[in-house]
Amino acid sequence: MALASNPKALRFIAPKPPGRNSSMNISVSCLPHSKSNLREYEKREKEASLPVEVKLSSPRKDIDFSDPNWKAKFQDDWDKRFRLPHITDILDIKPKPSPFSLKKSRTVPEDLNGDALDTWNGYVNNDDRALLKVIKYASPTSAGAEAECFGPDCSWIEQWVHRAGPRKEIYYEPKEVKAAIVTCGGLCPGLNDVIRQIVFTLDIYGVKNIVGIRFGYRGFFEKGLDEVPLSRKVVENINLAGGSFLGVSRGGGNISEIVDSIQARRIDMLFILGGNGTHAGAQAVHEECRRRKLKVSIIGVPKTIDNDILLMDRTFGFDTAVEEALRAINSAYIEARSAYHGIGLVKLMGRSSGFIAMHASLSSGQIDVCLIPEVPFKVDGPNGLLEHLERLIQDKGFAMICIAEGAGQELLQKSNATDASGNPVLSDSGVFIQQKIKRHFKEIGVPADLKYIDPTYMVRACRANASDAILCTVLGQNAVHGAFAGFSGITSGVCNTHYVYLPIPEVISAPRTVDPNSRMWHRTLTSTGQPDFI
Ligand SMILES: Nc1ncnc2c1ncn2[C@@H]1O[C@H](COP(=O)(O)OP(=O)(O)OP(=O)(O)O)[C@@H](O)[C@H]1O
Ligand SMILES: O=P(O)(O)OC[C@H]1O[C@](O)(CO)[C@@H](O)[C@@H]1O
Ligand SMILES: [Mg+2]
Repeated sequence: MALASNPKALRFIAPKPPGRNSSMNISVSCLPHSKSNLREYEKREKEASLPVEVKLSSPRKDIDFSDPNWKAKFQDDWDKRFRLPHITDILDIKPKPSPFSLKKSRTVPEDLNGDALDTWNGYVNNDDRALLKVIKYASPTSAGAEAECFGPDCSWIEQWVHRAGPRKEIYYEPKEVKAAIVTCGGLCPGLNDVIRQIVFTLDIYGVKNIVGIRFGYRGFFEKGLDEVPLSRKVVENINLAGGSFLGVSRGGGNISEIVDSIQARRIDMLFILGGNGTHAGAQAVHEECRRRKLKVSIIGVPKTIDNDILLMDRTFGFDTAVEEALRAINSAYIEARSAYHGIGLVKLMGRSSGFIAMHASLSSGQIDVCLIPEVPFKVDGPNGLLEHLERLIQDKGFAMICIAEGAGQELLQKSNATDASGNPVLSDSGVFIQQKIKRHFKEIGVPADLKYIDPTYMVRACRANASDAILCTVLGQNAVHGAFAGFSGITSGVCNTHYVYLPIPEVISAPRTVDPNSRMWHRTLTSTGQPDFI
């Protein structure tokens, strides 16, 4: 059954972003641009701009804090949740020594064995862990504590996750392995860097049979999309360009068909690069492989320009996107600064997470107003955005706005349309704000020269910057180490600056969003100087 038509298929559903009042979700459908529609819009805006509820209670409602053993129980549960699925859970396979070594070119000294040999080769111990949370909040009222600490006393609990890297024992014979790579979802800077590093690392283990699956999951079932043979030589230069060497796609796919294809192609390791949707697919593929008792490792590499994957410091491509977005902001700034009553408006990607807009605003320092999906705002009336713009024009002669794609959706027309993957197709927040501003300044008789820049696809199509290229390198290498170590249904990420493996369900249980109570959002507000707009 095709995923798109299967209501029971594991569908990634975006929960409401934190900090948003439920009364914000208004489903009246109308265009805000005609006069009657404008009245309707104003009515909705009034309803939508109710004060945001501030909660200070601990979010851990599932824990019984009156139980004296609650901490031990939580940790036990945590260890089970974060245990990495392994092919030996379903198959009786004996490991063998890894051929991977840091000093491959040198002969191992005769007297080297045991721990000394592990050090020589550069292996990570299977019991190594990295700490996920490192702040001890003294009070639940402390900034950012709400989502982080436990119970009425705001306790800190150790939350360990598995360290990534090469293991001394492997579960596949490299010469017999067929490894495949697939890139799904939208583009993201760094896809080619990850593909390249996966190929390089497989090559170092001694894998010769490496293929690329073209155009996302589609490549598994669409006729005419043949596998692309990959080698060190083929991928040598692919990181010099943006995009995906293998092609990407959204939508389609049927888990059973994909696994049939994996079986038919005799794939032993599948590296799946993609975002939340892709990882939901990867988890379903992993589960189906288990059900069929296949010796296959399904390893994810989180790719999302929006940075919307849980638990990770950041995902690759995000840093590049922010850097690229700055070019648009700078241009808008120059336009706004040079015009009489200039207003620069830049729309950036972020369907449900405002990280790109927040970081670009913080980084540029030129933004007066940053609007993100997680923080509701009012456009008209007292304390509204337009009133603030009037003030900025009056006080400093120009204004700069950065808006995320998903911001203020509750004020816009809802289409209920979805893309091929089932993601909602949003109304254009940038055009909406652009028209509201133009109309307002015309109405009040104040000249305003608005310049609107939407650099969406320019930001996404470029090649990875230096820091993303390093992140891609590490994630790609670790993905291969994870597969040889026998794990499956895991993804490779960076938490607290350390590289780790995480079970897929833990990172896709919800999209990661900007916490309006976080210090980072507070810093953004400090930098822009914007009021609440409520
Ligand atoms: N719940 C799901 N179960 C199985 N497959 C899914 C699921 N959601 C999405 N997919 C598949 O994963 C692929 C990519 O999904 P999607 O277009 O949502 O991109 P994504 O991985 O979330 O990346 P991006 O960050 O670009 O949105 C598509 O081929 C889609 O059919
Ligand atoms: O035009 P496309 O390919 O659907 O991609 C746009 C989407 O990609 C994302 O950046 C990541 O999912 C979203 O924020 C955005 O809506
Ligand atoms: Mg997605």
